[in-house]
Amino acid sequence: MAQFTRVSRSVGLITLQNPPVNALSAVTRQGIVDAVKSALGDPKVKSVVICGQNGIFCGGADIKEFGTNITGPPLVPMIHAIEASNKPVVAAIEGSAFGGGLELALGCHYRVAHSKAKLGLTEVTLGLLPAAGGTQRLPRLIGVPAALNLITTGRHVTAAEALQLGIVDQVTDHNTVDEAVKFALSVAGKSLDARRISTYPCPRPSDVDALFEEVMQKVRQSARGAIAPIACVQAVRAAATLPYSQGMEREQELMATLFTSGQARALQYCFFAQRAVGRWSMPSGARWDTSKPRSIRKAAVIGLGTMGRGIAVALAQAGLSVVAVETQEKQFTEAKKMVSGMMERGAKRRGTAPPLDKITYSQNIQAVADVDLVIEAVFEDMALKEKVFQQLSTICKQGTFLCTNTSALDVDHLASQTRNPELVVGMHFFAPAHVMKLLEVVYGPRSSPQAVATAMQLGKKMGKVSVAVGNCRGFVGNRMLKPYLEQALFLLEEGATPELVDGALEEFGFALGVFKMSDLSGLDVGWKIRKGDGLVEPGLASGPSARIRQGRRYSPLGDLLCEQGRFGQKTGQGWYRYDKPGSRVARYDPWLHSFLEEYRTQHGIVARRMDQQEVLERCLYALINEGFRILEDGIAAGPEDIDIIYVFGYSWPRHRGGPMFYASMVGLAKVLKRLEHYHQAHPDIPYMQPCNLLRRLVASGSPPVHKWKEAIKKLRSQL
Ligand SMILES: CC/C=C/CC(=O)SCCNC(=O)CCNC(=O)[C@H](O)C(C)(C)COP(=O)(O)OP(=O)(O)OC[C@H]1O[C@@H](n2cnc3c(N)ncnc32)[C@H](O)[C@@H]1OP(=O)(O)O
Repeated sequence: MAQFTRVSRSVGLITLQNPPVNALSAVTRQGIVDAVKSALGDPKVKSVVICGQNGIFCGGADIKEFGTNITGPPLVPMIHAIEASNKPVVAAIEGSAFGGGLELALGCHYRVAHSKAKLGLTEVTLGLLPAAGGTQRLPRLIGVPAALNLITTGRHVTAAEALQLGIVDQVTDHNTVDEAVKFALSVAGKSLDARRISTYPCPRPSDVDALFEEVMQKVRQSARGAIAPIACVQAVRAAATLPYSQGMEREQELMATLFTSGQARALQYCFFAQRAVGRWSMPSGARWDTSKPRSIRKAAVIGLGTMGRGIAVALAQAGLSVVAVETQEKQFTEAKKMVSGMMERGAKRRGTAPPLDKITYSQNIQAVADVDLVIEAVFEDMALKEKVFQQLSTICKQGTFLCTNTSALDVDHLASQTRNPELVVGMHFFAPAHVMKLLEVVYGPRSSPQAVATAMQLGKKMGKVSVAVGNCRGFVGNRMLKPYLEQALFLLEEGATPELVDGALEEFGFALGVFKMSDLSGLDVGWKIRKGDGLVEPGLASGPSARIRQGRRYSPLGDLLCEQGRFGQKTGQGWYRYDKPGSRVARYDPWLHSFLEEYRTQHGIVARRMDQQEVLERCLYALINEGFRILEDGIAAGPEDIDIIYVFGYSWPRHRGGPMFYASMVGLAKVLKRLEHYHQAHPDIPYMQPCNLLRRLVASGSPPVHKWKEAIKKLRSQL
């Protein structure tokens, strides 16, 4: 709702009251319409201020209303009525003005913002465009190039940038509503002719066609198949080329297509899923709202390789005191230099001072004696990690949480090396750890709810999206990646090329296809793990057993490349050729293609033609099938956890909502049918055997994704 009061005798104050973010729900919109009517009808009111309660102006349209039968007054006429008012209306922007919230402010005649406020037309991130006049007013106010940048990215701007761009008229460090009221008093009675943005001519760039062609090309490239950014460009083009009323018609037309699209549903699902993962639970019944985290002031990082360096930077940037330990002299010296450089570059980007004094370095593990929490990031070797955990257990003060950054190893086994296994959890960061937003917090059967709550809270403090998951080989992300990588290799054996497989995945929306991604990460990483698992047999053996390991189909293709020293980008050769070691542009490699042909001949495989659909179905459905197993095993509490891990950690295209959401969009019955088909064709690939949970969900009528948690609970209780 919205409340109307009169302040300073002649200022009508309209306060949006819809906690927590004053979203423009039907009731709130009706409240605004009524309050505006009261303000304009009150002869004592000479000017008006619109603000939001609880320090936030407005979080935009109520996203929960999308996909329902929307009632109440629409936004566009409501904003037009405000703009058409003959009394000046001032928006008092505190906290956030996003989406429809900023559009509402753009309908006001003046905007006063608090210096800490953030503003943005964020609709594109929800698969929409600013359809309450935002695409038509913003370019008229700040020019086409700046508006295009804001609208196509949905980025948040600070109050200072908003002032510089001309979006707001005044920025204050004081009470925003008081300042806005003063402002409103000062403009009462003044002409509003030059204050109605919809009446401004849109500044026309000198060569409109060339500008929009260039922007469209860039946007298409970065959109990875998302349709909303393209529609945003089209809407802004309408502002630059058509009169306002026609531009508005175009804006509505484009919005109508987006509003009901699967992509908008996927992006809005991601919005809520990102928040839902914070409300974690464990199979023991422990939950986010009943587990109290401990506050962490001082943390340590053990091992300053690539991961350890990133983690140390992320901790320091979050304001913690950090003890960074590296016992190897060469790595120690190099790491100190690199960590400082990373902090300096980060600080320069943010325009702040680098928190260099937050980190102390040591070559002695005893230096961690007084920290509250340790993150171990030594080489991925169980024997080495065991030793570190045994040492930490004796060195650290009572109650110190011991965390491991392992990406796959058994967290419970590491806990068993310590005196207090309840203090041990996994904190699985993704490289580069100071940049990537995802953190898997891994609990073992003995991890205490407080340890999980503390790691989750620390993740949040570090700006991460943290997801609590159970302990198993590879946890959620890497466990699901295994069948995906395996399918890609099998496809190569059967006749595909890296270009075909990567092309299909990139068209689907991944930033990089599986082979380009492997070249970037380094092929030797997986090779070492496979060696450790006893899967690697040197040489190009022939005969049927050459492609079987531990009783199941195995492709040695990756091992054979590594034997040739082809480790990917770092050696200049992998699944592709690079101009020199370290180069990033993947080029077609004739050697690789002859190698694949030779391999197929040696193993008596007749290459067959395959299409993009088979590539996608085999890679993605194998991964999704493992996701269902993870849900069945209770390793992830719900589909949202898996989807957020894939969107934030594995570049799954957000506009497809994550693998489990995607499966629900494709239709569970179809996914099951295709898995059955591929399992019949390849009975030696266990990952293709449809998981029981998937079968049971289909048998129970394929409930929508938001009902899976409930359905899984019910299915479990029937066992
Ligand atoms: C004609 C149709 C036109 C549509 C145009 C639009 O306006 S689309 C909506 C555009 N708005 C946004 O993109 C803003 C989305 N919200 C945020 O970015 C953030 O929530 C915030 C406003 C910056 C506040 O962040 P904070 O970290 O303080 O809180 P949370 O993100 O945790 O949010 C608190 C709860 O509020 C729910 N929520 C937030 N925004 C909306 C919204 N616009 N509609 C409905 N609900 C919203 C959010 O989901 C949280 O609730 P949970 O129960 O925890 O999920």
